Amino acid sequence: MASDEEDDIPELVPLSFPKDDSSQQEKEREPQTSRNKVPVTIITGFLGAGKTTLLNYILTEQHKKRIAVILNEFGEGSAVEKSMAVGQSGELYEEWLELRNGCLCCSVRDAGVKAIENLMEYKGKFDYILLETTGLADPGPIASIFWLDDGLGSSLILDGIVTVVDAKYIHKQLDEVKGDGSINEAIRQIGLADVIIINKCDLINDDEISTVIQRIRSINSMANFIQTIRSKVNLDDILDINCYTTSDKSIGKIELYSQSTTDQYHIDKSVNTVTFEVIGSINENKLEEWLQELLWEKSIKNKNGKEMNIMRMKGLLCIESSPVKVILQCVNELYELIPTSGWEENEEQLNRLVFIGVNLDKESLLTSFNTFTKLQ
Ligand SMILES: Nc1nc2c(ncn2[C@@H]2O[C@H](COP(=O)(O)OP(=O)(O)OP(=O)(O)O)[C@@H](O)[C@H]2O)c(=O)[nH]1
Repeated sequence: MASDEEDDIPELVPLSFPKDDSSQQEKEREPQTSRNKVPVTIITGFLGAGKTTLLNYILTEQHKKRIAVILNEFGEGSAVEKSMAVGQSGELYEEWLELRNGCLCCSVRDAGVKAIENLMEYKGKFDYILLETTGLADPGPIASIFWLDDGLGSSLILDGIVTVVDAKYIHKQLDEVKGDGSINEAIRQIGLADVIIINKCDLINDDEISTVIQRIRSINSMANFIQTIRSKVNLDDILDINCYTTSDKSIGKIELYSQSTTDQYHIDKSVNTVTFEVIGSINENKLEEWLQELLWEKSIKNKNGKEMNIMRMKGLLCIESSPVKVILQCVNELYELIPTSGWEENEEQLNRLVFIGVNLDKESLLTSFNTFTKLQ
């Protein structure tokens, strides 16, 4: 299906897996272009935030897409996934898929894959997938499905994670302390978001909205923020945003973020965003070693000697052996390096990275990265 138009699209390099998963490590994906894949948007957000309201809004809006939906709901007694595709003319094509093995949000990866595989039997009937998680889901393992599963990975592409936030109750949700000391779901959903919809803005005043945004930005300063009532968004802001490929556009938008303005919220919170920019080029092998130490071995500690746990990382990299810019995409322990467009003639060759995770400190990340940066 190659056409002249597609010739300049870069190929994906093989995906990297943690070392202890040798069977996965051996797998290599066929080089693919993103244009022939069906994009998937994950819609997440805490209980009652407005996910279904958003979904209904999207499905009834005018757009040129035939959208298939996977809803994950805990039914009474059995978990049921409902899939439907809505045509532009409004006709509803509905198919019920009942999963024997629970729902996607329980990290039951096979059940999730099965649901999507079932849906792919209707390939051709839709050109976009929306996947709504339950309010208690961690979107990380769901996002990984599209990277880890060879079959699905070749026909689907993760477009973005959209997190809907209940503006009125978000402080309470972020404050919830988990018994086992782990990061609560509301924080994880925000940490992994590419777009954050601050919904229910009718229920709080402007000052309160600013406080909500400031607090959420202190966790994730990489995402785009949208304020809504009843989840009414401009669809161009949440669909086809291309956050997991050569999204060199979105990398370019990463602002170097100053933690000091929002430090007040880190007294009891440990998830935050760190960004830095380093001029010069890097050695690819050293980069891989660094990524593996950081993501898999977790041997790069923060200044207090604590383990740094990356949830999401993106980067624009200048690799000495590559004539073009390389985009780094990472969710939890999985990462991908994707060659993209060349450097402009007068463009400064640099590395710009953004990290969202637990116990991150800029100094430790920057120091470890700088050990293999070469100034031009
Ligand atoms: N006042 C107000 N209510 C809203 C808004 N958006 C959604 N709601 C209401 O909030 C409730 C929860 O909305 P849903 O869309 O079902 O939320 P959800 O995230 O899908 O909920 P769960 O699936 O239970 O996690 C519903 O009663 C909605 O009508 C809003 O912007 N303002």
